[in-house]
Amino acid sequence: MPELVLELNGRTWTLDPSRSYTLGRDPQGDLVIDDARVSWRHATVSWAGGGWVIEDHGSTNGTYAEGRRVQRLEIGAGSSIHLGNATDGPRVSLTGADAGQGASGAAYGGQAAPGWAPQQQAQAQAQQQAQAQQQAQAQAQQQAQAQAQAQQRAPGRQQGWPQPQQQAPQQQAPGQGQFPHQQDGGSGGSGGHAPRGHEPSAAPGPGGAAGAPPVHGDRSPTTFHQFSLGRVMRIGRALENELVVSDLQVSRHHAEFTATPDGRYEIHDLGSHNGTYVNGQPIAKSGTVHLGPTDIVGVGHSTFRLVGDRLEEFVDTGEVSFSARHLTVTVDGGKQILKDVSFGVPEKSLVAVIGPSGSGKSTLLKALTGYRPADQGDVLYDNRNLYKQFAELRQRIGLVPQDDILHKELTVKKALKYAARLRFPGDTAEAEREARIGEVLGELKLDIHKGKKITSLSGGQRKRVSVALELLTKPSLIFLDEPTSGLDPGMDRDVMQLLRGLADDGRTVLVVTHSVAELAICDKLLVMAPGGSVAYFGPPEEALNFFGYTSWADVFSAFENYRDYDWAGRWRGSQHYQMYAADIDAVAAQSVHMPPPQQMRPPKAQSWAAQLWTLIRRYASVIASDKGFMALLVALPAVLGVVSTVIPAKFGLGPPELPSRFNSGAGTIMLVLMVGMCFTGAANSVRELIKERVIYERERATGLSRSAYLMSKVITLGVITAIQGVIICGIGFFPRALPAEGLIMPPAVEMCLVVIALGITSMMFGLVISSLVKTAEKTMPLLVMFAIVQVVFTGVLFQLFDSPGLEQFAWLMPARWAIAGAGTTLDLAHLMAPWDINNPTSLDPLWSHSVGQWIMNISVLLLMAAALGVVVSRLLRRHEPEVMRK
Ligand SMILES: Nc1ncnc2c1ncn2[C@@H]1O[C@H](COP(=O)(O)OP(=O)(O)OP(=O)(O)O)[C@@H](O)[C@H]1O
Repeated sequence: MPELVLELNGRTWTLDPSRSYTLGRDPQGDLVIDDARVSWRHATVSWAGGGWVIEDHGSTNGTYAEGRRVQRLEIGAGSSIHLGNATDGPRVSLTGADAGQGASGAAYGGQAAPGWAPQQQAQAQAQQQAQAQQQAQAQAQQQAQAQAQAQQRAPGRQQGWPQPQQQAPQQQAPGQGQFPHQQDGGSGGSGGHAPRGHEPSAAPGPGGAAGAPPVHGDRSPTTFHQFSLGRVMRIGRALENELVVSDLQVSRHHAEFTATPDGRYEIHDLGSHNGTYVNGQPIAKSGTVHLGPTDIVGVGHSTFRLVGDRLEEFVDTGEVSFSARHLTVTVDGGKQILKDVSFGVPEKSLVAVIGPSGSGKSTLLKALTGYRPADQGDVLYDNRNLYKQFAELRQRIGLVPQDDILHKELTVKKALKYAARLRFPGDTAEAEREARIGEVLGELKLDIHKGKKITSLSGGQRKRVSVALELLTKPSLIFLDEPTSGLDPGMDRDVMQLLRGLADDGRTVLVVTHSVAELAICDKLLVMAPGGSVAYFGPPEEALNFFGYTSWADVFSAFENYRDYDWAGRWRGSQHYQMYAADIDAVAAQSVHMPPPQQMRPPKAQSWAAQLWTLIRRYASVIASDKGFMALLVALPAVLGVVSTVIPAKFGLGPPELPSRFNSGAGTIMLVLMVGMCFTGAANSVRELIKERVIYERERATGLSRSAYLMSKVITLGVITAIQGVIICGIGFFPRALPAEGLIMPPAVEMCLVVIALGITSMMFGLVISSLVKTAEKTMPLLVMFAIVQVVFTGVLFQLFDSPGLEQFAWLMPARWAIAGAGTTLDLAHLMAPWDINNPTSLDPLWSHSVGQWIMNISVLLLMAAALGVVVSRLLRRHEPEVMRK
């Protein structure tokens, strides 16, 4: 067997073909590389039967051979690999007399076939594009210069720079309207000031004027795979596949490419968890689609394209450009809350979005992430239309909402563990998920905190954990909504530096923020004006000068004081616009035609049952981690049970003994127990949905099933409520005499079942409240109202039957049916004195001592619970991203 000698940092290893070697920062790995650019488990070197192969494990910063990023590459004596950076990343050199035959040449597809036409074409195209881009930039500069000259010639131009407190912003372009503060006339006052001392940088930043991204198809493929007729090539995560994709988003056996004997190609999905996509559209689970020469197949982070009889693989390593064109959002009533927003950034960019309250920052974020797609315009992800290819591309987007998306009661590690379970395909092994969690914890420097409860972390660290969660699935685009709100300046800087690092590591990061202290760390700044339009887009260091103020407070005051001013017009007439946005704006606005909803939804990475099981376990962990809350869950029914025992009732719940003819105390005891159960059941659930609304919204967007989520609540809370029912009944019934016999079962069991059914119905009502309210504070008054209303309509305090209107209204009250359920067992109609002493046979029909009535009473309770479940499910829709609402 051939051996390979590997050299790294002056040390050598003789590799044994019978095993594989892991390279990375993980101290448990075989070759430990202590360099921050190297991922935890970066790559593996192994003998693949015909030669040695290095395989990248989806590392953040990549594995490079001869300056190119590679995913999987045959290596041999003389090969040299860089990790983490193409030029100065740690270098792995290989030597060895018997090294694999397939070394060097063939490995670098394009180089092995230098005359290969498609790649030449691609390169030529890329060159043409670059030339076109240069021309566009030159034009923009000429325009800018012409404009500056025009401004200098403009009449009434003053040299003086206005005092920020007194002046409204300068008009930069001639021919634009008057300044907002000039309504009283005097055009010679201050109109038409040319900006001073803030000439935009002559050349736009990387990526061109509008951050024009390279066309996805012009990237060099990561690998090539040769096809022969009649061959089937299986793609998947498992090593036995012909085409191994080391990506946890990919199933072990994901899909198959087939070259049919008649020369056609097709892709067949193998029931993958995260789906197989052709041109961004999901193909049916286990479905087959014929492939044309222009079709692009998406599997996890990889895309494949057929060129002749070769299959080119492109791995999305995160370095993607991103742009928005003419985004416009119109709400009911025709009002535009986002107006024609265009901007673009190249790969590895950090973009900040600021603006006064109500300027549409959140609306923009929703439009960019597809949570609430714009009504007009495009969002381009590496030149692919996000809205059209949403189902596939949404998996590459990470969103960190303002509120934490983790259960704070859990430890960092546990919270990430459950998140990974929900987000990764059902066939990922625990060890694979653990490895990815370890990688992310290491990257965000959270290793030392992994055993701590999230509640015990500082605000900045908590935000890191939320970011870590989103990084699990390796998104290329990360959006953050006010990540530094509520943080002190030091933490603000920490978080912004973290985002800078994420962008530098090869992601595009867009952050909406209220904090202006750390804007300089960003590559680009987007300033939104009141009304939802762009007031500025460009380098942050030029922004204040652009507005003509010395502080952001002044700029925001100007926004406030001159709300009706044409900020968008001012921006469009500026040199900065020409430099940084005109190119993107030049393309006409498009109406958004979203694919049908079923093609937009993310696939469920896990089966419904697996999601349900994970959610139940997570919920149980959250409850178990709060000992005080658990004690309260037991104490509440116990106290209510004990309270019921102090009610004086000579005959308990049993029949009276002569000379007494009635036992009215039984009704009072049942009233207290039932209302206690109502309160307990509803209290269990009333905060449950509101407190994790943000988590739900985010998880739903990543494929969580609404019914699995709701069922996890119903089952967990249902079990808790049932136990509480047993406690309340056990304590309440213990000291009381009971009837000798029940209708079907022992009377205590019969009544306890009714109490539990009432508890579950009340719990469902609590969930309705929880899904209805906007803030957790509103739940308490509604809970109290619910319990008091139940007291009134039990039928124990006054006569409800034969009272038209009142009787029917009481049918809606769970406590009415619950008292009736226990009443049938106790024969409460005869136990309590008749309401009308002159008409003693007029008894409550729901209390009639019969098996049929007992079954009906408990059935109505359970039907009510089911109906409330449907209501909760409908209400939950309101808190979901628009595309998820069925
Ligand atoms: N569905 C809607 N229907 C009508 N108006 C809406 C809707 N959603 C948002 N708006 C309005 O659009 C404007 C922009 O809202 P948005 O939440 O995007 O602003 P923002 O800049 O994020 O504000 P803040 O900084 O306060 O979060 C606001 O005036 C808001 O009232």
